[in-house]
Amino acid sequence: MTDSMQASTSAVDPADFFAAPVDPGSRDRLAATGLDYRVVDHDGSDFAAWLGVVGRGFLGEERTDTQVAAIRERSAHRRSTGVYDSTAPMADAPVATIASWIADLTVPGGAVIPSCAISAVTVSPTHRRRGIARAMLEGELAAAAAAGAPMAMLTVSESTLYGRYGFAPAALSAEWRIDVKRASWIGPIPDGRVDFVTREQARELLGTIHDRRRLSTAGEIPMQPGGWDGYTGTRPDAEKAGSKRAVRYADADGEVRGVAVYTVTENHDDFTKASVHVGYLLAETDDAYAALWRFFVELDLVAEVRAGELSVDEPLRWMLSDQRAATVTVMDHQYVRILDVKAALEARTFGAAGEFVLDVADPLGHTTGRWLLRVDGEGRGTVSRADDDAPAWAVPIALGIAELSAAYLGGVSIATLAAAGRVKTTDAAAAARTFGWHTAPRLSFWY
Ligand SMILES: CC(=O)SCCNC(=O)CCNC(=O)[C@H](O)C(C)(C)COP(=O)(O)OP(=O)(O)OC[C@H]1O[C@@H](n2cnc3c(N)ncnc32)[C@H](O)[C@@H]1OP(=O)(O)O
Repeated sequence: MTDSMQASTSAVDPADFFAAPVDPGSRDRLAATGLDYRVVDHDGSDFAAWLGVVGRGFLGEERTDTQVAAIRERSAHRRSTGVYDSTAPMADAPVATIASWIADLTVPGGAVIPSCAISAVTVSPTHRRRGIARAMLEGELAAAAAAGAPMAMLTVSESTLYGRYGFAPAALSAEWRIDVKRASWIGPIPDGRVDFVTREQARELLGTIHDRRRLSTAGEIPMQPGGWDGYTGTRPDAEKAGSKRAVRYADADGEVRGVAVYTVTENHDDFTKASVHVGYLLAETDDAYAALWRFFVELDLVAEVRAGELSVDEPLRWMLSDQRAATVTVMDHQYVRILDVKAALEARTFGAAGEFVLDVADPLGHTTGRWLLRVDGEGRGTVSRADDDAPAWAVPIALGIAELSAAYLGGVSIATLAAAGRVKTTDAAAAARTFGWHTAPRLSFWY
């Protein structure tokens, strides 16, 4: 446990998970093939080799000692695990890696649930396609379930990898390209003011405002230590830090309600057609949102504004005179995987009352079974095992845990999943009303 590890709001203690041994089932499976699956001592000499293998797995360059020291410091909350092959010439370097930690996931209604975030999954090309990744993923999920985490989550390099373990994309993300010569601003013009701030000031504002803002958007999680430094270029080893600019919005009372960081790429062929990349725009009020986006849409000498990891339902669309000035590309982004149906469903708020019998199929067995979900008029759900005397009027829904996870944050309608043949139910409209949510889920960064 380190200072950077924040206390969770729920019963799962991140420190207990951090200190937990690897799952014995996966350890034994890998041991039977001569491999050693073990947690890496974060402060020990193994960590640098582990990190080097992660970098190589994602096709990166070797890191310098300074970079390793910086990453070691900011990743102290992550449980790093490796698979070792003692017969390999570099036996102190793992042949596979995975990292995980407990983080609060915001769910519809504004509650948070402790979820096992998984990252840094790599298997060396020399050891691929012999089941090592499967053993690690099953092991992490078993360890998370044993620690009491009702959910696991990840962002992915390839969208084909994780459905087999019960994950599904539950919050999509949108990348925007705006032809700002074509779009003019028709949104509100708030009373407050936009001002430039230093990168250090922007980093502080991002941290403070995101900690409040994330609680109103399902799908968000806390930024990891050092994460905002990445956006603002304030890491000691940051490349091209000077290219980052930052502005903030303060309302008419002087309260700072938003901040944005961006970079500009000049166009040497045409000085009036620079492009701007909005690295992160964070607004906790509608006014801050409008003022900051207006700042970008109305920049002089700029032809294109780009931004990624936005919501699939941005108010910005309705603030542009010409909606076709924006090209929006939607992609899968935040994947979640329910590990505990009762804890997960009882944590969220639902869109409408109803009673359902969920017949859940789970390839790993964590959630398999029939579950009775009763949602009251306030959108609060209670879940129990559905035995044979479940009320006759309860709507049956048969689905896999990946489909339940996909619908959990309200990002896809059960009716859509039914139309896609992914869910079977007698009343897709009722299920869609109950599982729906009024705001699209969003995760605003990668982890
Ligand atoms: C959360 C994250 O960190 S996302 C990052 C994922 N990592 C990367 O993209 C780095 C580069 N890739 C790799 O390191 C490896 O190829 C990995 C981790 C993707 C796969 O590791 P392997 O040990 O080869 O996988 P393993 O043999 O356990 O295969 C597990 C299953 O995934 C499937 N699979 C493996 N790689 C891929 C792939 N690239 N695309 C689609 N399916 C795949 C296998 O067919 C197998 O399916 P099955 O068990 O249902 O029959």
